[in-house]
Amino acid sequence: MLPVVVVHGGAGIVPRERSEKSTSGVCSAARAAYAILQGGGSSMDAVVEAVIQLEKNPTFNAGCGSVLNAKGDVEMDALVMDGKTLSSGAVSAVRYIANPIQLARLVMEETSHACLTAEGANQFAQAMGVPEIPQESLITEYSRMRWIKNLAPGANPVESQMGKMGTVGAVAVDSEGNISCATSTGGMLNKMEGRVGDTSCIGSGGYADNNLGAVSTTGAGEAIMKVTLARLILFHMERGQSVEAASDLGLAYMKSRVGGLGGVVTVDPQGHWAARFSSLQMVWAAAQKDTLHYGLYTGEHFTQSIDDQH
Ligand SMILES: NC(=O)C[C@H](N)C(=O)O
Repeated sequence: MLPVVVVHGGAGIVPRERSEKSTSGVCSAARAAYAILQGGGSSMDAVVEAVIQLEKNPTFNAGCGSVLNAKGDVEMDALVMDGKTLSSGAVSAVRYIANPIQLARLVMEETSHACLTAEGANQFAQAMGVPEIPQESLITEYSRMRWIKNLAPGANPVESQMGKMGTVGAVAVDSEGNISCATSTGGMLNKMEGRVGDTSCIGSGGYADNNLGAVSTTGAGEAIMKVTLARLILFHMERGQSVEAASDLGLAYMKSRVGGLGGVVTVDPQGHWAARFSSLQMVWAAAQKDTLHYGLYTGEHFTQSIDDQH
């Protein structure tokens, strides 16, 4: 069953014209992460590699392609967690960098803190030699178009966001049984400047514990934070539920208790995995035993050999 990696590209509704690019994006991220695991690499290296690929891909709401805040700027959140030590690192409302997930990892490895925000996160990036890039290189025509659309009187950015989310994340178990998670996002469309979402909050945007498993989440951030979705799912697994049942229980509770929709990828220490969502769609891919699994709609589950690129 080991190693295994599961990747998501956000819960919501993927517009038809973007579904192919979204699916191929998560599939190639899962392949790249799986190659690391097969080469004996760590689950942390694998999840970070998967997320870097998706941050670079303008199809997703993370890194390049991030949604814009109310002022038309990009502010990004990211989180990593190491299930062996329970160490975590996060950044929130960070600007002008290509790969917030790498900075989150540096927070975990190079500081005694769990999260750095806004200017402080950017100062840390500079100190670590992470190149600063112009904001324009993170903004796509699509994200600017959606920002403008949601500035119009009567627009409902929260509703519109439920349409197209696109946060990215990954969970993995390596051959040594070490478990990690990583999640990265541009956040919610037209959010207030300085808004920090679930993605950078340990227990909400993700959680990893070698004893229990790992979860990376996507969806309505404020709802996810209310129920600490990632840790809630692991709590159900702690009580004996399967990865699938625990994920569904967590998502159903979030929907009934606070009216939030979302999606998750989940693994347990044995390598069982699940990709579950309460939104209409969530693009996901998993790699295990040389097989690539992927899907977009509820109940959809395609498989192919990991070496088959088509
Ligand atoms: N697209 C998402 O998943 C949004 C993210 N959870 C946030 O609220 O920032």
